[in-house]
Formats: sequence, C-alpha cells, structure tokens
Amino acid sequence: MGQLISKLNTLVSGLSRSVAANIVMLGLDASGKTTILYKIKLNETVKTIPTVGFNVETVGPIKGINFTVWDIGGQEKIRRLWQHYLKSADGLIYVVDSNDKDRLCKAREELYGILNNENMRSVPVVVIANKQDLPDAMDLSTVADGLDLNRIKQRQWKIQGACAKTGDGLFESMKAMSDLVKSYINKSLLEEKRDQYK
Ligand SMILES: Nc1nc2c(ncn2[C@@H]2O[C@H](COP(=O)(O)OP(=O)(O)OP(=O)(O)O)[C@@H](O)[C@H]2O)c(=O)[nH]1
Ligand SMILES: [Mg+2]
Repeated sequence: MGQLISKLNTLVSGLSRSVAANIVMLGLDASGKTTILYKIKLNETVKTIPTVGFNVETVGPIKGINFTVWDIGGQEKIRRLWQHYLKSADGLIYVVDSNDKDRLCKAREELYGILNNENMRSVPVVVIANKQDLPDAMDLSTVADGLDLNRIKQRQWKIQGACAKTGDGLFESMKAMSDLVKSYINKSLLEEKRDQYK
C-alpha cells in the first residue's frame, strides 16, 4: 500500500511539473521582438528603443511549460552576436515585420544563417509574421514564400500572424512553440536514452 501511494505521488508530481525551455527570439531590427516579449510578460505595450545586447524574461503563458525567452538585438552590426545565444536553444522564434517588403529577402538570408548553425540542428521554429495591423502588411503565405519555409525539412516549423501592439496572435504563437518544443524535447530525450543502450 505504502509503495502504491509513493508511486502515485511520483506520478502526480511528474504530471504537474512544468517543462523548462530556452527560447531564442531573433529577427531583423525593428521587427517587434522586444514589443512581443513585454506584451507576453506584462500584457503591456511598452515603448521600445533598439535593443543593444539582449533582454531575457521567464514567461509561462501556456500551462505545463515555462519559457526563458532571450530577445536579442537585431541591428545589422550586432547580428554576428546571435550565434552566441544558440547553444542551449530548445526553440527559435523568428520575428518578421510583415510590412517590410524590401527586407524580406534579408530576413530569409539571416534565418538560414541561424538554421545552418550546428547548434540549431532539428530545433523547431515559429515564425511570427508581425505587424499584421498595418494596411500594407504581407499576408502569411507571402511571408512564408518569401522566407522559402517549404524548403525546411529537418525540423518542425509553423508560421503565425500577429500584432504585438494589441497582442493578437501572440498566445497562438506561444502555443505553437510549446507544442513543437515539447515534442522536440521528448524526441531528444528518447534519442539520448537510445544512445545510452547502444
Ligand atoms: N504597427 C505595429 N508596430 C509594431 C508592432 N510591433 C512592434 N511595432 C513597432 O515597431 C518598432 C520596433 O519594435 P521593437 O520591439 O523595438 O523591435 P525589435 O525587433 O526589438 O528591434 P531591435 O531591438 O532593434 O532588434 C516599435 O516602434 C514598435 O512599437 C506591431 O505589431 N504593429
Ligand atoms: Mg529589441
């Protein structure tokens, strides 16, 4: 009986324990990363200045998972620092300004620069097509085509439209990240176990 109760306790505490995941949030300057971070964290639309360095916050908008979100500055001269934040990433949020047609090509180039980093192998991606409130914003399929997302094969990905100022689409983005990260972590754990028994 005592053993049964202890097994049940372990089961219950296992079920209620949150998964912790490290999320890097990248994207060109002014795409809206910092606005997104604080909308999720504080439910406030903060006035931002360009990020030099990074902001980091722990957020838990989805039950059962806590995200440590690293929001890294996207200005051209500091983009080479992105690589230093990739090592322990469980997920990537890639933010695009849907109104910035001229730089969609640049956004694609930088995205594949990240995905080709050896530390990012099979790490899932959620692309946030931000600023959907602006009248000339590109729709989701135009952003997806511009980023060539269909060429992504070795990892799971999702694209979600959003407006960081109102918060529209942010919960859905976090939910998508949570689903992809949970399956990524489970798969990595299984592979680790399999390697142990080889
Ligand atoms: N209209 C509109 N403006 C937005 C939205 N999200 C962010 N912005 C504005 O875009 C500008 C840049 O936002 P930031 O959050 O600072 O962008 P960032 O990606 O953090 O930029 P860096 O730190 O330089 O990499 C700010 O003026 C925001 O108010 C949105 O959904 N709609
Ligand atoms: Mg910023």
